[in-house]
Amino acid sequence: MSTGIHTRLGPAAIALRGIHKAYGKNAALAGLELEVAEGEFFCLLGPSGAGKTTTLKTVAGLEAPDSGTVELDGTDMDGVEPYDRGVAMCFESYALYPHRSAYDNLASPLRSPRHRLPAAEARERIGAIAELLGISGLLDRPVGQLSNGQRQRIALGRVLVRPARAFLLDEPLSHLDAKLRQSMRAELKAIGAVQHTTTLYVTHDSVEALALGDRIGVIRDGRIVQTGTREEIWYRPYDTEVARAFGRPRINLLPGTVTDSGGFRSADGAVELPLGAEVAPGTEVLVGMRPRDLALRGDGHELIGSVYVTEVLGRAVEVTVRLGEQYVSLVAPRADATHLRPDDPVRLTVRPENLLLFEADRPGRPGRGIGKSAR
Ligand SMILES: Nc1ncnc2c1ncn2[C@@H]1O[C@H](COP(=O)(O)OP(=O)(O)OP(=O)(O)O)[C@@H](O)[C@H]1O
Repeated sequence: MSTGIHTRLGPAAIALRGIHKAYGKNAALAGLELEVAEGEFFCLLGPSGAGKTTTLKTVAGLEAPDSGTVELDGTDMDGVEPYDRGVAMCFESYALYPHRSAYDNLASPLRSPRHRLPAAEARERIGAIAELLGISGLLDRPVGQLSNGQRQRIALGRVLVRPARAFLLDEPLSHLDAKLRQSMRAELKAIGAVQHTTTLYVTHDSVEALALGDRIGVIRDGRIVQTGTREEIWYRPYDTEVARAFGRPRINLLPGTVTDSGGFRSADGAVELPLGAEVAPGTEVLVGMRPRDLALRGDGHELIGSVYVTEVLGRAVEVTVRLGEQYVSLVAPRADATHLRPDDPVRLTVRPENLLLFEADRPGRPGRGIGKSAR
């Protein structure tokens, strides 16, 4: 990987090496390795219980790892108290002072001896952050009277208001309604402090991770499964589980085998495709096709099937197509799909470079990507 953002000369802003952390017999982190570059916005994505919050707490010093090291700017943080680490963390369950005004809550970090600012400067910073987070009109209100979404923005503002070596944000937009969440995503990256400060951002929402992350780390069972830019994660997912985690409708995965001539044949024989990768004949595989990479017209490999159902998604239509015993979904422009009715024959196309190939899934082990060099 060599895009500008992570070519760096100095040490990583945040580095976690071989972190193990168990609660009783339950391993929350199992050899976690993670590096976040200076100034980078890094999204940690994973399902509930994957170890995301534990990772942030470990960086902040609120949890001590059983083994492994945490380094900030190249310095080992072993024995360094949370307050002395210089990171600012925003929890999903935010701790605000309910009886004090939103302004007071935002101002409290600026009153600590280390971050004390002259009153006028503090007011200016708070005003600017409040404006960007859309909470300017709430500053006089006691926090206890605000909605969950408003409180969450105050909690986020409280983290962003003071200079920090890194921001650690734990699902900071989770309590906002869908529309506000979408606009806040854009706002968040426009905030100067965020642009200039290394940010480790936890989410279970893949759309959020793709929208925000300079890089994304996919975490599962206390380990990082894959780290990469959004393009790397999207076009070269490590395994079928990563592929399934990104994109709605979900990626289509057709089971089949590699033929003697090196092509793909689906289990029921209804779909045949040439393959770019060299895989031994007889190997059981899954071919992945993203719904937006399948088209009702255009160039590419052909797949012949019949319409099962269509569903309008705003300006696009999701079409589910039966290919032999399998079903695949595709997202097509409305103009291409409005005439389609159930059982109509259809011809689909997929461009060869958009086909993904995986080993077959096995119990407890999602199929790994094959032939990643194809793109
Ligand atoms: N204080 C604790 N005591 C006991 N078990 C814990 C504690 N904190 C976390 N765990 C366990 O460690 C595992 C990882 O938890 P963690 O909160 O880091 O996951 P997460 O990815 O942040 O999930 P979520 O999105 O639900 O917050 C889970 O199995 C969780 O139950």
